[in-house]
Amino acid sequence: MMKGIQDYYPDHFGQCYGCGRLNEHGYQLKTAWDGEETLTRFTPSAYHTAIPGSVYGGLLASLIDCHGTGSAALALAKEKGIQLEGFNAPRCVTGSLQVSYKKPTPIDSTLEIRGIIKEVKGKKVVVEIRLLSKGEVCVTGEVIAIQVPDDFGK
Ligand SMILES: CCCCCCCCCCCCCCCC(=O)SCCNC(=O)CCNC(=O)[C@H](O)C(C)(C)COP(=O)(O)OP(=O)(O)OC[C@H]1O[C@@H](n2cnc3c(N)ncnc32)[C@H](O)[C@@H]1OP(=O)(O)O
Repeated sequence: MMKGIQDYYPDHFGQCYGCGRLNEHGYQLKTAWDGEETLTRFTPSAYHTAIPGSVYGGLLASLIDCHGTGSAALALAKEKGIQLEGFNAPRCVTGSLQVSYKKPTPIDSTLEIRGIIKEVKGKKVVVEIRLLSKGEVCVTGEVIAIQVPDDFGK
């Protein structure tokens, strides 16, 4: 499995259902650069369905959510010249999440979720997302992610 920004969050930020490396019941998404874009992959199971043959929309929204915050963390690290090592990644939470379902998402294929960084302004990052199945864009979205301090949630 590829290494993602999520591998550089400390343990107390590692429990996220979508991307926490320590949540054994979660998706454990890994978000990494793929050229100028960010990329993660997720393989749905048959039980992730809503319409027969298609992936449940709420799951798709959560994939966009977590890939968005991970992408924002990557963008902030790049902006600030942070070399990722140990547990030094910037961490972001979702301020807003917008999702648009363009067509049913085939369930029998690994999904590709791609992010484009639209804006980095202080602690705010805007990420545009495309979710593809079998090479076709099925869902688009936008995440506004906000950087939080180390003691956030404590
Ligand atoms: C121990 C547990 C830890 C848990 C955390 C760990 C975090 C790392 C681990 C990975 C985890 C992954 C996470 C997955 C995705 C979730 O599921 S995260 C969970 C869902 N999200 C939340 O619960 C967030 C709740 N909201 C908040 O805590 C606060 O409102 C926020 C979002 C941190 C922002 O508060 P703030 O720092 O006071 O922001 P503020 O200075 O007012 O605004 C800064 C900028 O952001 C913009 N902004 C602020 N809020 C919003 C908003 N809601 N919508 C749009 N723009 C906004 C402002 O307009 C401003 O923009 P500019 O004027 O500079 O252009």
